[in-house]
Amino acid sequence: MNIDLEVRGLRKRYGTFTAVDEVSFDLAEGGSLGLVGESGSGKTTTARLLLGLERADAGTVLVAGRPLATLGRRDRARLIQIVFQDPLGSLDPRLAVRESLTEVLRLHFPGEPSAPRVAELLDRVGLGPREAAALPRELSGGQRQRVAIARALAVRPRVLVLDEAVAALDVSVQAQILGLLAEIRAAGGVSYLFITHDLAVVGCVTDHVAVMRRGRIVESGPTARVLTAPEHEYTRLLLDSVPRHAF
Ligand SMILES: Nc1ncnc2c1ncn2[C@@H]1O[C@H](COP(=O)(O)OP(=O)(O)OP(=O)(O)O)[C@@H](O)[C@H]1O
Repeated sequence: MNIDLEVRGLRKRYGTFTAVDEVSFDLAEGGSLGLVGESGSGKTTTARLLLGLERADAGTVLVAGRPLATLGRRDRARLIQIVFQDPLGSLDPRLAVRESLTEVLRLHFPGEPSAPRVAELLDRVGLGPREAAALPRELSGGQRQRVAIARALAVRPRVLVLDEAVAALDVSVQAQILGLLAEIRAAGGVSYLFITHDLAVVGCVTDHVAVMRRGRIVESGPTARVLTAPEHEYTRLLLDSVPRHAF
């Protein structure tokens, strides 16, 4: 089995506080791994370390076998991309959706015509010409998240990190976006690291899960096993805090 993302012994301290402590996990090629835990458990810090937005104090990260620490910004971006909870923060407010996608494609694939790929990307995330011409603020939250996903996929990354990517959406829109992400993964070529506090989301869209508490992974395994027969007390507590029917 090939590994898209291999994380070993990742550590990050802020002063004397250890936000991420000896975190290790594998994300299989084309797989979907959930990283769950309550607020403050270190999930976002882990994502920021993976994306190179923060510097780790220790540990290694390999994407498709390549050590991220040795790669420049552009090469890194070609391998791993992130979608945040609020896409308004990551989309240029002055650029219409079509321009926003064109900009990424020109940067990463300068010699290739961008128009056909923009059309293909919009189609892939279920958006049409009306949305293509719109500014981010003219779109709904779900539509904006579709744009953020299209933008991340534009570079054909191996790994897509979704940091609470559906948390701000209402439940029906959440289900649509999760369905879209499942379709995209089924089409092949990309794996997901799903960062969420929501175990129902994990149950829907991941095949493995790692549970974080106070910067450490306390339990990991196949999602079905962890959700139905948790071994760690903290996982049981997390499960007890959501309605059973949620997954
Ligand atoms: N730049 C920073 N300086 C100091 N402490 C930080 C910094 N960034 C994060 N922390 C601390 O690290 C811990 C982990 O934060 P992190 O954002 O990774 O948690 P999280 O699990 O993603 O929580 P949430 O779901 O609320 O975002 C928190 O206690 C936080 O206060």
